[in-house]
Amino acid sequence: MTMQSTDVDVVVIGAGPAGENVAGRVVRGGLSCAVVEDHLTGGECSYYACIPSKSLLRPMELAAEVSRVPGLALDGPIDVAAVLNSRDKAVGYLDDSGQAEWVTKLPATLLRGRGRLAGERLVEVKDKDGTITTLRARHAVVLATGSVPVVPPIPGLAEARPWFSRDATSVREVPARLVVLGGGVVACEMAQALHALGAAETTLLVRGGGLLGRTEPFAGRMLADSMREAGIDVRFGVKVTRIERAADGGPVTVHLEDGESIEADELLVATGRRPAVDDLGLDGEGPVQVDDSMRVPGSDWLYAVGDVNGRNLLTHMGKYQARVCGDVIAARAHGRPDDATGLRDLADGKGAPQVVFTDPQVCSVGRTEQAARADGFDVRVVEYDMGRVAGASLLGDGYTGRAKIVVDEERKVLLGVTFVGPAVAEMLHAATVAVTAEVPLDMLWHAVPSFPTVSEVWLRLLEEYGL
Ligand SMILES: Cc1cc2nc3c(=O)[nH]c(=O)nc-3n(C[C@H](O)[C@H](O)[C@H](O)COP(=O)(O)OP(=O)(O)OC[C@H]3O[C@@H](n4cnc5c(N)ncnc54)[C@H](O)[C@@H]3O)c2cc1C
Ligand SMILES: NC(=O)c1ccc[n+]([C@@H]2O[C@H](COP(=O)([O-])OP(=O)(O)OC[C@H]3O[C@@H](n4cnc5c(N)ncnc54)[C@H](O)[C@@H]3O)[C@@H](O)[C@H]2O)c1
Repeated sequence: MTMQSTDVDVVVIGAGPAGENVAGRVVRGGLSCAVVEDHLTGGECSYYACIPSKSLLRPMELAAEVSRVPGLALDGPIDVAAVLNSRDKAVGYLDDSGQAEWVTKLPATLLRGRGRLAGERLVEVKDKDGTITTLRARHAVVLATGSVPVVPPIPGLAEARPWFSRDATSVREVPARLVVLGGGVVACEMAQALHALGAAETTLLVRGGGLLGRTEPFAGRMLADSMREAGIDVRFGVKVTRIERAADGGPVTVHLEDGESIEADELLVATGRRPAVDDLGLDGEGPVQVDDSMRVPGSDWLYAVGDVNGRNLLTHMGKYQARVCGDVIAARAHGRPDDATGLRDLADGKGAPQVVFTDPQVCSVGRTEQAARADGFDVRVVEYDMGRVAGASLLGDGYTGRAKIVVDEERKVLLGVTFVGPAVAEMLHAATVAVTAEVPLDMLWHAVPSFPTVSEVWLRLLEEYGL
């Protein structure tokens, strides 16, 4: 085991979307940077999460759209092999050389191996041969190690060799019978994708009373209706007591508290994610707490961005935090003021924008009504049936969608917006601008949506509000 030691301005542990973006910003800020990655440069998002899941969902989405347009019909079922090939292409066949080259061309140093904190400003990197390199950071160490799936303590689960999200997004053979545990984003997206690709018997087991717990309740209800209509067995208030699978393979049996059991070919566990802090040299297992400059309180050198800080487990929010973090590290390193607006995370606390790529799509930004009331705002809400908008009716027969705004009555600005419906994802950014920039409603009134687009729902919402 040889030991080498290198000095560098900034060390980033983890080359997912968050870590890569910190590297990009600190180098742009005139600092040297080393990035440590022990698997694939590009992280979970590029190879196992956002990209493959959206690639698997796109055919289902388009098939649903086509079925709503009179005169159009799909010429046969979805070609599953072609979809899986296209997914493989989307993840670059798990070859990260392109992203690795992006890092090295910044220029930054890419070190392959497992990083851990070994002291103040010190990072030890152990490569696959056991060689240890010690990196000494002059200015900062940034943790960007992401998250890993939560494994619920259900008897027999580990022995039953369940699927987690990586298994679902990397699927090679779609199981005919699938049980999905969880009612969050991964469970809903992957249940719909795999059902459309051939998991004819798909059962979604949800312990609570609704789907997508952090969004407006009507969104989860509409999604559950759509899933059931497509033939997915959605069950609420379910407790799994035990799982069984023979050691030599065969079907998995999921036993429920009410005495029923369900047999399936695979069980997908999608019960949330926890920060990837195992063996990172930190005390504690929870998210790494940071201030709004992404720095760990009490330290002047340790930062954390992306899933590992638990703020919002979304790629775009991790990348945003990375931009703040990289820029603030550069400002501090050069002795420049570090309190400019761009050097603070002003977005996470307001409620991150999120698109759930199901059918219907669920798009939200800011606070839900419940969260806004809990935060003490004087709230008024308006809802609108998007099927009544001329642009929506032109998208296909029986367009079903719903929009909701949450208004801060004191300041007359939007606190939250939710759109649920087919093809609403691209409408979300207008809502993000309105919520983030706190555009007064009487100015929003002058943002005229084009006719005949679904965006006219903005006009209808404001009319319903009373403008
Ligand atoms: C199925 C699924 C679908 C998703 N879809 C979306 C979506 O559509 N849109 C969206 O915004 N978000 C989505 N997400 C969430 C998104 O994937 C994460 O928010 C995002 O990947 C977080 O980025 P990150 O850089 O913080 O961490 P990661 O992407 O997890 O990257 C962390 C990197 O650190 C490396 N690493 C960890 N520990 C060490 C160590 N000790 N030493 C060296 N390297 C280490 C890992 O190998 C990894 O490459 C999805 C998640 C899942 C599970
Ligand atoms: N399109 C997107 O933006 C997208 C897609 C996928 C994932 N993600 C991100 O990834 C993160 C992880 O997604 P996720 O779906 O795993 O987590 P989640 O937090 O969204 O949902 C977890 C679900 O599991 C349930 N659950 C938790 N423990 C359980 C237990 N012991 N038994 C039964 N059910 C249990 C919860 O009630 C909840 O329904 C999310 O925070 C999300 O932001 C985003």
